[in-house]
Amino acid sequence: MDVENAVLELCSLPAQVLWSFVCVYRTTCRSPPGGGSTLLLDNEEEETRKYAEPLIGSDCRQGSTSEMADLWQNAMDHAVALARRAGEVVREALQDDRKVMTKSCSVDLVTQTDQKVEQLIIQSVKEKFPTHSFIGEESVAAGEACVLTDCPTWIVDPIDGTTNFVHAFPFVAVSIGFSVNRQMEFAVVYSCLEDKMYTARRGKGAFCNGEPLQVSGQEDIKQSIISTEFGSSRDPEAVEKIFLSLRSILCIPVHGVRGAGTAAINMCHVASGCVEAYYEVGIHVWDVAAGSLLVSEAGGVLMDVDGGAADLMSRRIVAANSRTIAERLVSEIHSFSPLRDDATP
Ligand SMILES: O=P([O-])([O-])O[C@@H]1[C@H](O)[C@H](O)[C@@H](O)[C@H](O)[C@H]1O
Ligand SMILES: [Mg+2]
Repeated sequence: MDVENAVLELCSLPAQVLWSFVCVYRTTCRSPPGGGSTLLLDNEEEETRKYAEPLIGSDCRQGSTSEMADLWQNAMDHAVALARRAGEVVREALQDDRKVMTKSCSVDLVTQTDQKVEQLIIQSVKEKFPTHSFIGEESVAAGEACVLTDCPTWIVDPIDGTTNFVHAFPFVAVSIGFSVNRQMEFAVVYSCLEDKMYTARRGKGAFCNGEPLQVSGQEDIKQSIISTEFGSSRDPEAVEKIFLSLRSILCIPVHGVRGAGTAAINMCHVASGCVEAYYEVGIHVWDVAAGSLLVSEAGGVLMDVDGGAADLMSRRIVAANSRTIAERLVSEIHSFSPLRDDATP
């Protein structure tokens, strides 16, 4: 049994026993075999220092059960390095012609770069964390199951904002969420063209390029900016609901409605405080997994578009600075229910 799965099963042991385990884990897993760097990407050590330091609290050497959570720091450091490498691939690809293919419909786009970046991420994670599971946008498009279990799971959108990427519209993100026991543990969203690295760790806050993020304190929706997207469904009933919602929200009236063309960056905007809330029906788990942790760690709330608990597999999300704004928004949304991501085929 690998060490991380063992840890999950050892949760009931006393803290001192766990602490000994953590020490063994750190010695065996932080250094690649032979002290070499084959499992590290270029600059990974540097990335580790830059982004991990603000995220590791001063209590991380207490040997308590909270120490367990730091076992995932190694995975998070790798995610940051991978996202940066993926961003380079995206930027290079923007210099060339991009061959565009379609998936579920003529406006659901994919390119070879989406596929290449997803492979790069998944292969590297498999090499370093062979027991971990994956949900990747392009792997699911190729027929893999989209099931979230209790296992440590990497939820990857290699290019969030593929339509933007195709048109060189300058908001494109690599989104990596990591969940354990179906709870988001860390999040990395790299806005490649802005060179902004958004990171969050459960219980340790959200950051952009190492600077702490905080949602907006605005509680009056009439003084707010709301972001949303039209998505890629052109089903007449869905389009009708999308426009009814937009009309109601615009006429509250709000200060403005925006949309970056990527769910992940829209959620980073909520976490950063420049947008009060984002909502969408039709997104997928890989679009919002990482963003959801960034929003909650920046002090925001997540909700279903009908006001219930957020469910990352439901393809519906409200991410807001506060419960007040989220509930006000919910009262204006004309909801509908696309087929869930984890629906059995
Ligand atoms: O296809 P993709 O570019 O990864 O992701 C899409 C983007 O996040 C878009 O903003 C949102 O409206 C869609 O619902 C997503 O599917
Ligand atoms: Mg996406």
